[in-house]
Amino acid sequence: MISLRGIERVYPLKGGPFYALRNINLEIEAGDFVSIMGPSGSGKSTLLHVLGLHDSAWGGEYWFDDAPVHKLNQKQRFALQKQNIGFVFQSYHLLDDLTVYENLEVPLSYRDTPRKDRDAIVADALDRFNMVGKKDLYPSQLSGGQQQLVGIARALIAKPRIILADEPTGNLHSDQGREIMELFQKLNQQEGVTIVQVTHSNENAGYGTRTIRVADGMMVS
Ligand SMILES: Nc1ncnc2c1ncn2[C@@H]1O[C@H](COP(=O)(O)OP(=O)(O)OP(=O)(O)O)[C@@H](O)[C@H]1O
Repeated sequence: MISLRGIERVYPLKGGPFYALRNINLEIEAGDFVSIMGPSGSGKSTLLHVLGLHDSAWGGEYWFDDAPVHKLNQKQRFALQKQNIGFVFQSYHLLDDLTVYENLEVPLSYRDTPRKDRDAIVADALDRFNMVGKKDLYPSQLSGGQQQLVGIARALIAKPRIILADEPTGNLHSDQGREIMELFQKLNQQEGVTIVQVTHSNENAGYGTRTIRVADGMMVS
């Protein structure tokens, strides 16, 4: 599904270039559940942002299916991202002045889903995540765990083929964290969604099928 070849991410700093990533070679197959682990500052989030096409200032080759992302312009990359990739962040990234319902609608509007279909899709997601009673509340009126569930529901609503998650349980209590990990595992095993998560937790990595380790911007295993 994804193939990275010789990916580099360099920040030009005063003291000279700083390599946040160097010579990353990585294959992600459809149906993988990959955990990225490594010390703080080793390049995990940087790698996730490259994978998610949030960052475009990298060098090397990035293939998504058969598309050479390294040769695509910003507009084409954005289209690829919108069609395929869902994101879950540690700090939720919900839009504070939108209700739960409206937050869930956002990715559908990006995809030009007709208004009449949106209502049914959002209603399904609210039902699935046991959030029907919360649909008119704003994020600040939800617990951290509930906000994360909305974040995940929002990531899933447009049916991405791959979910990229940056420490998705970082701000949660351990039982809420386990719930999220069990949900990821179910999505992966039953619905074939490919998942790549950054985590510091061996327990969370245990839900995945494969762990890669980075240190000083390099993949060490
Ligand atoms: N805009 C930037 N300018 C310069 N250096 C940067 C910039 N963004 C990130 N870096 C550096 O790149 C390195 C990798 O950062 P990254 O956020 O990917 O680490 P991480 O492994 O995700 O860390 P953590 O586990 O603490 O979140 C760090 O040394 C960081 O200082």
